[in-house]
Amino acid sequence: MAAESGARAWLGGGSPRAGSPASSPDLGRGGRARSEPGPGPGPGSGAGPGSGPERAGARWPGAAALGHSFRKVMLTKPTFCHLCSDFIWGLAGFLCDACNFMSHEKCVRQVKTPCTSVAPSLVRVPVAHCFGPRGLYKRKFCGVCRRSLEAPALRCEVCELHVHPACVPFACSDCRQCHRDGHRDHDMHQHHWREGNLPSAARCEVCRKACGSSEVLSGLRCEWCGVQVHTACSSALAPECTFGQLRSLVLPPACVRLLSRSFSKPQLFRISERACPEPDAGDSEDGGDPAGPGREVPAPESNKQALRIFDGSDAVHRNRFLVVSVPRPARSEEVLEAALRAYHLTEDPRGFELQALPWPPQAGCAGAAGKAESGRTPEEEGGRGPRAREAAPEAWVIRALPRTQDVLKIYPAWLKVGVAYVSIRVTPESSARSVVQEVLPLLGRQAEGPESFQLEEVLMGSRQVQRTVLAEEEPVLDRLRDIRQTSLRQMSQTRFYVAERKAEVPRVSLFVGGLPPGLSLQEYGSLLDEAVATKAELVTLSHVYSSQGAVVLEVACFAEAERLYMLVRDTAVHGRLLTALVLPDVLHAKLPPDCCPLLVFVNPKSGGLKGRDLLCSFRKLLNPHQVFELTNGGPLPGLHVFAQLPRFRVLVCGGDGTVGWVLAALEEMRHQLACPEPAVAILPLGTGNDLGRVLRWGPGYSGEDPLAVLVSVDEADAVLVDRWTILLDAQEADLEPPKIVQMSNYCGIGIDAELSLDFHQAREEEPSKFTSRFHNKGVYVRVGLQRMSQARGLHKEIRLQVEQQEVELPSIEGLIFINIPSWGSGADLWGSDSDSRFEKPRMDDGLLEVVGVTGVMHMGQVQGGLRSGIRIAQGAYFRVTLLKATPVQVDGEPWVQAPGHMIISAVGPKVHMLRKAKQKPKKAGTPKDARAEEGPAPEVGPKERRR
Ligand SMILES: CCCCC/C=C\C/C=C\C/C=C\C/C=C\CCCC(=O)O[C@@H](CO)COC(=O)CCCCCCCCCCCCCCCCC
Ligand SMILES: Nc1ncnc2c1ncn2[C@@H]1O[C@H](COP(=O)(O)OP(=O)(O)OP(=O)(O)O)[C@@H](O)[C@H]1O
Repeated sequence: MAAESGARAWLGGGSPRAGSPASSPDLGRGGRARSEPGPGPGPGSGAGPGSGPERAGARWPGAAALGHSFRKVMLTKPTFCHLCSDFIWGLAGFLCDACNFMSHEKCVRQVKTPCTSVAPSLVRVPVAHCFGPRGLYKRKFCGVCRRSLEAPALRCEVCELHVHPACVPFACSDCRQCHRDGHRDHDMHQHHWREGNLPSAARCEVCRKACGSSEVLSGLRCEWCGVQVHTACSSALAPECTFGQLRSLVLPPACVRLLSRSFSKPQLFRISERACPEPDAGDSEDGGDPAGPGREVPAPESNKQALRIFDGSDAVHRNRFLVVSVPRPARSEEVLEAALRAYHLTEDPRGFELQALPWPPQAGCAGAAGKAESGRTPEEEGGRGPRAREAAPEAWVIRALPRTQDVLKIYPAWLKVGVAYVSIRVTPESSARSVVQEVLPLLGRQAEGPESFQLEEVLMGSRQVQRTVLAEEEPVLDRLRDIRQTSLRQMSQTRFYVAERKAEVPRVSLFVGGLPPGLSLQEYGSLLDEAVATKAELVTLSHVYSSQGAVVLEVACFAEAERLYMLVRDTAVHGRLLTALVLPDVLHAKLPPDCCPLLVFVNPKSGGLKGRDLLCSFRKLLNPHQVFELTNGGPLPGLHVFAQLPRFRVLVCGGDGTVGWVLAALEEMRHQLACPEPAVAILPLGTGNDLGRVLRWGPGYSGEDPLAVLVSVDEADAVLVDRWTILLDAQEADLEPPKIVQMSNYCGIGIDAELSLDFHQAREEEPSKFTSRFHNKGVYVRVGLQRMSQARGLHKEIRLQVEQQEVELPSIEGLIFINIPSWGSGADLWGSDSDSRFEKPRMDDGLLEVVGVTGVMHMGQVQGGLRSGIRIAQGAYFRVTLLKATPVQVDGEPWVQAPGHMIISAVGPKVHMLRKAKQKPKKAGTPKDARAEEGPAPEVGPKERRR
């Protein structure tokens, strides 16, 4: 028995350490012959990126410690080194047969990147990826086969892993760990390295020299802090990651707990199906193989033959194979080696064999598998090995030869730092219990007794990590044989943990939205019971948000949570489809003192439709658990998740309507928030973006670097903005309570609301046409021109009281109450002329300004800066009487208001907004100069700089 303490893993944390036990399994043997590369972009195709190497025969014996099997190749095309990213001058390079790592001779000794064949064994904490839809990623490279991504490829929505669809099954489950899940929870946070695809201008943090490349997959970048280094330099950095520039904004993974079983990653991160579709047949979901039926087998060159290679029974059953091209004739060993390499298996080929499969399969794949599993060798099957076959492409299945004993690595699940394991020999007598008994003394835990521990099998698939507890009597050798029989790749992605046998109490928080508002806890309980048959003994209604028509269910059983989640999303109540979201718990007590995390809301429907890309960028830059899509349940799920945090900030990505939506939700939730007044920043995605403009966030987002946006949010200053309450009391609706809406920008009655209404109706009818801010403004102009000659005489249809005093209205078509100096996308309705009748307007003075417009022509003039509105009044309390049904808009959201009263007053508290700090002046100015430039709103206090 050999007990080896393992090393820190490279993938998923820590620095690469060649030669350590964890990174030096018995792989990457030398002395093998090489077959020609197979076709297609799959990892089995063998050739290095852009190299087109010819066989040179010589083999480099080093770097086997990292699983590579390097050999010297002749270069026929310009080729770059994957270690130093420089051009390889001369005719020879060193290429790893399994992962396509290409290197200079001088660099090959310094290679620290492990081969994909051993990468799964180096993952610190297995975390599945979350692949989005196929997309074109120009000048990016596959993280598995290292080749360029010319055709549509996949990218993880949470980390920067890019892969060919065919390479997905070979990707490690080494995504960012964004929450605690009760399995391997760490408090110390380490860098999470991702290799390659760095911008070409990237500079190494250690040596300050260029470390990015657009030619090859090289260099490393930490997925959390963004630090970029040469692979060779990475060991000079401390393993601990402090989240870099965004450290005060990131919600630390140690503060988030989410127990999940088979919820998928997109479900856990609330990524819509459209953004993260189910893998299609060609995407080779886990357990499948990268090629499959329907894939053309290219005609081999005359001196080569193409073979279909299946990895175990599962591949045969699913009829999924890889095509490998070998010389004609080829020796059996040559074919076997090429087949193993195609599946990234660099173990000793003597432990494997190829079994012939009848091709094409006659009676279904399962039948074909049954035949192949007869245990006979290809020679016995047809009397001839691969060498002799010459007809149509042949099919072979790779099998592991039976083993009478095996060496098994057992990882202690409780270790918080690094990947460490002990290796033990398992024989036909070994059971899960005997393995636990054997490893405990090696790990110093024998005193606790084997009954406190269990053996867990973890399948580290790239899309899902599956955990299974082995039964105590389970014969371990049989289990290993079964896994290999199913798939050899699956075996290389399977890890065994000895774990404390703690009764994990399942607890899943399920948010259910879209329910009728205004019900009691009991009423929501009965309604859900009726709609989805909730099991009372497993489900508790932990929170009721009656006014929003939403509840949070606490479910004490994973299967029940999964059932409810699926069912709720398929259920309509009162004709409205319900929303279901899995929500994490935020462990507020673990929030570091210098951290004030950002809660991000994105409205993908706003103005220029830039929200989808931003969602993706923010999920990568921050913790995806802090990013919420507003079309998926509104602001409430995010506010519920952050409710216990003692401090946080909010970023609203959307237009004025969206900002108002979030501010209203914040106001409603205020008493349930541990941080009742979080400051709110704006990323202006809308059409008008008036509040965003006055708070210096700009007229509209047009693709600026999302990292720079977040840095600006972190550096912004808090200011106060008045918040107005509008009570709408319709005369006809005597029995209904008055409606209340909140306002921070403006409230328009008459013509501007009418244009707004026309615009929104047009957008509802054909949302696909409203794809740019410019187009949207064009629609305002079109609807404006259509109403150019409209003259209903609004002043005759309404009455206005300011502070209880009747005010006579001039002849107008629109009456507008303004709180900020921007309306209709940046127009200044009040104007800058001083006026002895009124105070100078401010957005925090508790006063609103009232102006009139005479029609569309007048509004156009205001837009053109040629005129301002007709100044009518300034005050803090207004009463408007509508004699007829009239269009009304609040912060750009319009409706037709029935005749009755509108009371506008500042009953609520002011809101804390974040105003973008002014760009630092080019020339050094004095602090006094800088203060003189400040706008009208007072700062709440200089925001503490956290960095
Ligand atoms: C002189 C003829 C001018 C014809 C112009 C026709 C129509 C548009 C005129 C004015 C539109 C003004 C206001 C918008 C209306 C309602 C919105 C009110 C609520 C609100 O502000 O909502 C915002 C929330 O974010 C969203 O609103 C917008 O984004 C509005 C965008 C409006 C863009 C209109 C651009 C029009 C440019 C016209 C410039 C004409 C200048 C020349 C004038 C010469 C006159 C002789
Ligand atoms: N309070 C709200 N409640 C529900 N949905 C809203 C609310 N406000 C906005 N929306 C939705 O978001 C969409 C986009 O609104 P938003 O105001 O963000 O963008 P916009 O109208 O393009 O920009 P702007 O308001 O700056 O002109 C609206 O069409 C609406 O579907």
